[in-house]
Amino acid sequence: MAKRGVLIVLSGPSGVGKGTVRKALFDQPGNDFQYSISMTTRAPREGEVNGKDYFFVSKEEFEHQIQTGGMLEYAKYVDNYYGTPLKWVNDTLDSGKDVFLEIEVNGAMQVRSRIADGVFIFLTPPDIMELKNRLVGRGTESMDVINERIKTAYDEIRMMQNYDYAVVNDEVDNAVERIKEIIRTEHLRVNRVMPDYLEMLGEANQ
Ligand SMILES: Nc1nc2c(ncn2[C@@H]2O[C@H](COP(=O)(O)OP(=O)(O)O)[C@@H](O)[C@H]2O)c(=O)[nH]1
Ligand SMILES: Nc1ncnc2c1ncn2[C@@H]1O[C@H](COP(=O)(O)OP(=O)(O)O)[C@@H](O)[C@H]1O
Repeated sequence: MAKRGVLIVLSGPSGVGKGTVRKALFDQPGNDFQYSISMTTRAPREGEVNGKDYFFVSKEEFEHQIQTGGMLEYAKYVDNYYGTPLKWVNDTLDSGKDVFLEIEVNGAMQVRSRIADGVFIFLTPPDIMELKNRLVGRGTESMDVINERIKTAYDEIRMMQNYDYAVVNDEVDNAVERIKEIIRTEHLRVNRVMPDYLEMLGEANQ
């Protein structure tokens, strides 16, 4: 049977640096992950492009997708819907490519119940003040929204124990290296490259 890709799920509180780390990871030479573009009812931020950063849709369209089974998972996060289109993820995994999801914790746990052999990684800040500084520094949300997101962050960090790995985002380069190492290890653990690995070790010649 053709080998199926590995699903990698990255979560963490808003402002911890998920997008920054993911972009740096994708910029690395030789990476072969496919990024799943989420659907959301949130308004685009300046510079965000429909179909690249998110599929920006109305609440009605999102609810239609939910009702017709179009979402792998979805969650309401601070007044907006966010979700992962199911078909693209399945097709891409079936084609043997690894899929990378960057989603909040409730959605990640829904994915876990449907795709148990995914790799679940939680990106966490060095401390809460630093998290707040990053959100303020990014300058894309009002102070009210930032405070809501910080409140949500405590609940999210409590969910960290349901993940396979926790990675502290102190420096972007460090976090990228840690995530790359996790993915390398997981590729071996889930057996998908075991025949290649054994061959590399010389088993074929025994
Ligand atoms: N469950 C779920 N969460 C998502 C999805 N896409 C994005 N999110 C999460 O929704 C939260 C808010 O995203 P966003 O408004 O873009 O803010 P940002 O992550 O702080 O830049 C973040 O925790 C995202 O990781 C998705 O498809 N499903
Ligand atoms: N390791 C880091 N050290 C300092 N600042 C960071 C780090 N990682 C991300 N940032 C900054 O923090 C802000 C939030 O990062 P972002 O990637 O948008 O977070 P998220 O996608 O988790 O909401 C951005 O301004 C980004 O440049």
